Amino acid sequence: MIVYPNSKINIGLFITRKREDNFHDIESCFYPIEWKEALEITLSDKVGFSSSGIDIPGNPDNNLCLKAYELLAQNYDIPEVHIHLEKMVPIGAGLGGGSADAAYTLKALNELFKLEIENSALKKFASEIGSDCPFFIDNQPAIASGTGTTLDTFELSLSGKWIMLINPGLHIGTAEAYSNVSPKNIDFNLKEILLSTPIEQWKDIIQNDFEASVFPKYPELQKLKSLLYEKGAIYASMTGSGSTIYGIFNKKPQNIHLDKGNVWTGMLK
Ligand SMILES: C[C@@](CO)(OP(=O)(O)O)[C@H](O)COP(=O)(O)OP(=O)(O)OC[C@H]1O[C@@H](n2ccc(N)nc2=O)[C@H](O)[C@@H]1O
Ligand SMILES: Nc1ncnc2c1ncn2[C@@H]1O[C@H](COP(=O)(O)OP(=O)(O)O)[C@@H](O)[C@H]1O
Repeated sequence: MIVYPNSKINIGLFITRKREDNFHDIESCFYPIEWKEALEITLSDKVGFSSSGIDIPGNPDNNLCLKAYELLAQNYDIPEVHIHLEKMVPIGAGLGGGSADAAYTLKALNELFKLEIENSALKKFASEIGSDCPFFIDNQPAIASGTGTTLDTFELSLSGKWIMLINPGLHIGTAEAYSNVSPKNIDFNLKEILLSTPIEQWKDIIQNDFEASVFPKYPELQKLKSLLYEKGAIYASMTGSGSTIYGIFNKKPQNIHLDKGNVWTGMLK
């Protein structure tokens, strides 16, 4: 079976509290995008993982796809498989690529072995793998709260708008990024603002709290955000803990050439 894990952007990311367990409470809109990779699961005589495309740092035995397999194997009697990932989405980029791989592994195994696990239970398994992971089970625009695993799916349609993502090739670790922010409570409702405010006004209201600590350390990221506005973006932001910067456009933006890194342009659905 072949599946195509996509990625996400965060539209607004407010870090509201440091918790006793050292994680942080957030309020953010997760929106799926079509920057995808390919994941193949085949029956095998032993459990294994391989990958091609972008190099994944660390030991392949610790890949999130295997973590997802092992979690299901502890709870269901499933055969052994080999998982091959063609890695296309940048890593440590704020796009949730690894989380999507794990969530799609759970969904594919559920389908392949007719386990009939409901999405609510799949999301519980996913939350044991990572905070971004449950979102990719339903893969619908949602307001994420708590540590990012409480999801309120809602009808935000940016369909027909264009998006350009610039990944400058910097790997920003999520844990380190969280350790550099000062949490601040918010006194507004992100969902209401997104639904009631024209997107052209979002830039004055909707921010990503990681930018305040990440931009001073990597000034080139602030420059990329300004560049997207110069090219006609109606809203631009860093996604997640970085380092990818995106712009949303009313029409197809002109391509940007970078000496280093990746640019991806597509339509929002
Ligand atoms: C920042 C966000 C925003 O969507 O995404 P990315 O930038 O990674 O894509 C997420 O909160 C990242 O989720 P994810 O990448 O799954 O993180 P996890 O593996 O669960 O956690 C990695 C580490 O980040 C910190 N962490 C994560 C989530 C959270 N709500 N509070 C935290 O403090 C913890 O130190 C944790 O050990
Ligand atoms: N399938 C995978 N794809 C990407 N990264 C993975 C995968 N499995 C494990 N990892 C590890 O997860 C880390 C990337 O996680 P993170 O910084 O949260 O990235 P992202 O911004 O894509 O969510 C890397 O250190 C990488 O070694």
